[in-house]
Amino acid sequence: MESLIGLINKIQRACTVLGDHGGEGMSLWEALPSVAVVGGQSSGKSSVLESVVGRDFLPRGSGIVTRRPLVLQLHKIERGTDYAEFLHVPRKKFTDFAAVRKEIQDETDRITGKSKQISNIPIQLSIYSPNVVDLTLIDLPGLTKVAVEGQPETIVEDIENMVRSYVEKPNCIILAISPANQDIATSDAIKLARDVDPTGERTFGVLTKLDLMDKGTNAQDVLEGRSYRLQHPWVGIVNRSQAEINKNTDMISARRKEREYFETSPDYGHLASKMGSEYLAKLLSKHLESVIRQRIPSIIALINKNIDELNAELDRIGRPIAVDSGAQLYTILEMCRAFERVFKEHLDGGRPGGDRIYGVFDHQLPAALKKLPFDRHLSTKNVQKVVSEADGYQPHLIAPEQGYRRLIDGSIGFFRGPAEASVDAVHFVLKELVRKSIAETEELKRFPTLSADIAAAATEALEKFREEGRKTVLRLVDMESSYLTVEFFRKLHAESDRNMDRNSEKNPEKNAPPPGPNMDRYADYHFRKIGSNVSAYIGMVCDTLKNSIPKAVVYCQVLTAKRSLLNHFYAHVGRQEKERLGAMLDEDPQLMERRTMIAKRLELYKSARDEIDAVAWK
Ligand SMILES: Nc1nc2c(ncn2[C@@H]2O[C@H](COP(=O)(O)OP(=O)(O)OP(=O)(O)O)[C@@H](O)[C@H]2O)c(=O)[nH]1
Repeated sequence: MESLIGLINKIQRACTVLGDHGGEGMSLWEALPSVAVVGGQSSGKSSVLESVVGRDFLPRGSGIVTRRPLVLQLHKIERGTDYAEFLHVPRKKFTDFAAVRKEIQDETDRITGKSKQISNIPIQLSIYSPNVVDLTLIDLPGLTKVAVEGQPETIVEDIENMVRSYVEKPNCIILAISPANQDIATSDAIKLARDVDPTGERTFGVLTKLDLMDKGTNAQDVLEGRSYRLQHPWVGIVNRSQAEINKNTDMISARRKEREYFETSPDYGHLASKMGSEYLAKLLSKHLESVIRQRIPSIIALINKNIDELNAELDRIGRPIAVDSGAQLYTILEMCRAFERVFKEHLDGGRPGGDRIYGVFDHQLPAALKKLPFDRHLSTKNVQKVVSEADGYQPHLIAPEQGYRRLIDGSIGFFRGPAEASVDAVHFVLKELVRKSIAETEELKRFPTLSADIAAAATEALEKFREEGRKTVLRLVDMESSYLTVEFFRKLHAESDRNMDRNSEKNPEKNAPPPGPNMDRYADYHFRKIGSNVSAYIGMVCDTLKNSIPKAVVYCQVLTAKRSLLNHFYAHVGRQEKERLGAMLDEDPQLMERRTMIAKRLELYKSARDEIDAVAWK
């Protein structure tokens, strides 16, 4: 059966893989109980850790050697030789602990550079050995008072901040290391521990270098809790001296020597069973296990909360798409339909924009028609010119039939411009609505490629509809030229006769040809009359076109867009191979990364929950 500590170790490793080492709200990492080792420089921190492990494996040297947190997970194995594994070097077993030391150094430099800066990204090291207890310790940089050569001025403060960020978490057990040959009141570790844990309930005091105390003095006051009271008993330690390290005294004999020291010490003999690094390791392991047991309900609650939040986020950014082509096709068609729904809402008034089409018919088209240069075209002078040219060598006898036709044809030609302009204006409105609809289709947001494909297909379809619209409105204009409404002229003629009769009764002189004897005035009157007749006819044509152009445009462009904007695209998608469908569903890489991350986290949390369930209640 896995131990509780082993379980937490596992979750801790998974957190590191996911880049969760605290700092972003309530992370799982922060909820996991851990033991952080703090102490001033040269207080004996490394020695305690190595002694607990029973191996030399920590970098040594002058200055600040520990510059990144080292998460040290100890796993007890029943038999076999010791080995170590780094999380950042997967599947490599280190049996040579000198190589472990070198790897810690190299990995530290990899993040901090040779600049001797510090970093809060932890290095994760697991050691498997029959000589350890299950325990996780976090080695932190030693608290220092002065920056040494080559280190930034801020290093003193940076280290304190980093250490503080670990020990101030309520789930952190503080292993405060102080050397016995220094006044406990001035111990950096105790000062910091007092600050973040004033009641001393999560601080374990460790006193090193008992063997180095001045002759005639002892540390009973500290070890028996009189100098500085903590909730847990103090543990005294005797590590290897520098001379012993230099002589390569091995750890097992160092442990034995330490045991002998306490057993034979006149000062600490009565405390011997509760002193030494082996005892410390067991004490911590037991305590850590009990803390974990207490915390399990809150860890499970946090895991559940995280799972809920991640699921909600997954729903928001969209679940992963299935890989078979049927499902891909289905997804693409769903997206298209979602887009079409939004587009139709724009046209039908559920969303803004469709009204701009009516604006084209109600405002733009009439304004353009009004601006057409009929005054110039039907001026007396131009009428005379056109009519005379149409007559040729033989001037017309009664009415200039050819002249009329030419004048009417010429005038109707002017309608082509506004007719085409209406088609274009509506085309641009529709194109803009496509763009807007793409942007507003929530479901499409995650698929930039598909969005672009749909936009391109819709625009291509609109282009075809525009061509159809253009042909149709021009045809309407041409139809007006091809057959004139003869009735209009007959009526006009009859009316003019009636007017003449009425006038001659009232005023017989008016019955005569227009006043003045000369022919010029007669001709002027005659051409003006032709001009005004044509103008009246064109006015009628204009009214007709003002109504029929919008009908043609709506029929060819708007209704077709509403009904069959993506028809061609559907046919095209249906013929695509699986690879092409997959490519269409390409997502924003950032989003995909985020989803993968969420999926990984979800997996972590779910498996953590299952494992806790399996272990915790046994
Ligand atoms: N005699 C004796 N020497 C000790 C004891 N503990 C540590 N030392 C020596 O004190 C020196 C510093 O010990 P380290 O374990 O390197 O201390 P540290 O706190 O890790 O030091 P930094 O990593 O430099 O901050 C070494 O030379 C150790 O041999 C002890 O209990 N007795």
